[in-house]
Amino acid sequence: MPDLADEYEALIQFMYMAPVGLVQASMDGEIVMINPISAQLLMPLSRGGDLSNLFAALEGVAPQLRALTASFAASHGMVCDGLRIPITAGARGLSDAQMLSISLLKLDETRLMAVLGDITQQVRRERLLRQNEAWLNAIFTGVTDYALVSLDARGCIDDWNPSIGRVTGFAREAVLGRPYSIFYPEDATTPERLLDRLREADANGWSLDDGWRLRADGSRFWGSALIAPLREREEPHVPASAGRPGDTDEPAYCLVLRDISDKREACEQQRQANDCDHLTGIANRRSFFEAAELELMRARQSPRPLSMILFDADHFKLINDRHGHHAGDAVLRHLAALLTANFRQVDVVARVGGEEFAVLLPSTGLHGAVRVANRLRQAVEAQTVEVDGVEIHCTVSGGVATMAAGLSGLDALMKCADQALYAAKAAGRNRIESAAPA
Ligand SMILES: Nc1nc2c(ncn2[C@@H]2O[C@H](COP(=O)(O)OP(=O)(O)OP(=O)(O)O)[C@@H](O)[C@H]2O)c(=O)[nH]1
Repeated sequence: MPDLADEYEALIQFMYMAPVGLVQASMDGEIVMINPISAQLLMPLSRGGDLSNLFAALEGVAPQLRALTASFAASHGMVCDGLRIPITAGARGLSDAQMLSISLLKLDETRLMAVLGDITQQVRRERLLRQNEAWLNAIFTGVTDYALVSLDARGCIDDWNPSIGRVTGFAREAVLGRPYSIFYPEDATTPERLLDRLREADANGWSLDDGWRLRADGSRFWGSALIAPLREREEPHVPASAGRPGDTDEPAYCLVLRDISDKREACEQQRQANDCDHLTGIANRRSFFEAAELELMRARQSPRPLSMILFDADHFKLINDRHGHHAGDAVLRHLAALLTANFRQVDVVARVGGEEFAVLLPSTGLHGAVRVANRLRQAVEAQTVEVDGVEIHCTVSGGVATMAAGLSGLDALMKCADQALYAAKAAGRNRIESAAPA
């Protein structure tokens, strides 16, 4: 067993080496033991370099310590814990003052232990953090046309701020925990599309889209939605269905929702000029293929069905011949309007040829696509178009194909849909045929 002298030596050694200031004193502050760090901290404070009494050394900066100790009635315990003492005035006041922390422990009726530390840097860091927080808070609550929302790894709303109420009219209880798609009209996004945007934000640093957004009262506004991953995450999240690695309730993304209704007209004009068919106003062949390539890439990255329907007006040459080209144009516009009304906003509807239309249906399998293709076919059949007082009746045929492992890409998918369309025409028109899955 080590004798008392050894233990005492070990204690002295510990005090000497400890990375904090340690002082042992009597109840009236007379210093019994002091380690080098304490001496370093206290020396500049004591008058004339006298380090015989702890309270006397700290008299100028913490005169309350003596009374605090004297009034501590318990036989032992913490007299003060982490008391912060500014020990220099600081050129700019407290913001750059040197700061000492002191804890006083009453060991028994006769002995005190003081733990001292220089916490100047820690205090500066804390102040900086608080400043940043205040600054972010000011942005968070001060901006008027932005709604800032933090999202978890699955795209569910993790935090609410009043700006959401201002821009969308939603209340806190209505948004917390809900996917951010609540700000989108029902058919303007899908659960897969919601995750696609998070994935794109992870890959590119941000993901931006403009389009119709939804207010709490059901009204729509034209908005932009920017999603950016939060930088402090240790690893990129793997936003996916529940249970995948990376899924946490921690904020993972920031969504900035903006009402840009006033800019819509200019944006729309540009978009129409670049991406839309001049006759019908729906997407043109080029923008269809662009959008389709993007959908195909998304479907490959996170496997999900992707279908295409090709529609072709039946005996359209006859309509032109009987009623004139301008009547044919009116029928094409009518078909485009029916297509837009019958498909979801996430579906890509385009005029890809003279009297040929294509629809790409993300997250939709063959059966679903055949069903909606028939719905459109029936809608066309049920209506007539009036041109110069003449009711023109028109029907369409459709070919449906679904992306499958055997298909190499978009061209192959389109070829399958085209073959099915040909079969529909051959089988008598005004019908939908589908290509057998590869
Ligand atoms: N009015 C109008 N007609 C167009 C336009 N583009 C193509 N067409 C016409 O669409 C007709 C297509 O004729 P066909 O390819 O023979 O096909 P169809 O008469 O519809 O017969 P099926 O497809 O076999 O049912 C042609 O007469 C084209 O001139 C357009 O922009 N406006």
